[in-house]
Amino acid sequence: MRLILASQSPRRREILSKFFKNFDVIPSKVSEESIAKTPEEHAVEVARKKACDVYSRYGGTVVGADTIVVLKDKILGKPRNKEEARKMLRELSGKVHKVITGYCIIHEGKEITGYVVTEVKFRELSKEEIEWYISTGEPLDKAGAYGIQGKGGVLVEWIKGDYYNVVGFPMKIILELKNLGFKLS
Ligand SMILES: Cc1cn([C@H]2C[C@H](O)[C@@H](COP(=O)(O)OP(=O)(O)OP(=O)(O)O)O2)c(=O)[nH]c1=O
Repeated sequence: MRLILASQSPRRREILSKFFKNFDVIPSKVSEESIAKTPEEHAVEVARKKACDVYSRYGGTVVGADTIVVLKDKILGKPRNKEEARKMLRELSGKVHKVITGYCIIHEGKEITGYVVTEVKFRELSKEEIEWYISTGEPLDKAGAYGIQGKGGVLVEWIKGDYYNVVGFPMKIILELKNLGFKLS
């Protein structure tokens, strides 16, 4: 069984490689838009689009995922520039938000979909702290404008749930692959 990770994210590749040695990485080319009604549905729908795109071109067993940050009911995706990053970090300061990763595994032509939610509480951030964090360059390719695995860890007061889910690849996906017969290395 050829396993394919449909992602350009180095974090996803790194986490998957902790558990499985033989897989290929083929990023999808889809837009991250959907007509979903809820953030959970949106994350699953975009993950499905990513997996279907790669499956239609290469077949195999394909894993797609999409991570979003949700504050109240508002989705914060990846900021397009420093100004958007600044706005997101100001909004997240002092509050609890959800990080949702939707996933889709296509195996023997069938789709397995789901999502995982982790709660994250940010400390109250000063203006200086936000400017410092933006200057690290970390925010730009990450949902919610932070990376908990990097210097962004210092912004966080606590988390509840799967840490790996915040980084973009929940352990639930590893367990689903194991259940499908992929051997953990
Ligand atoms: C909140 C948070 C997000 N992220 C990252 C995980 C994802 O890579 C990214 C969210 O964007 P995604 O659209 O989920 O993924 P991507 O564009 O990086 O890769 P692809 O679509 O090809 O799979 O944010 C962190 O690395 N750390 C964090 O703490």
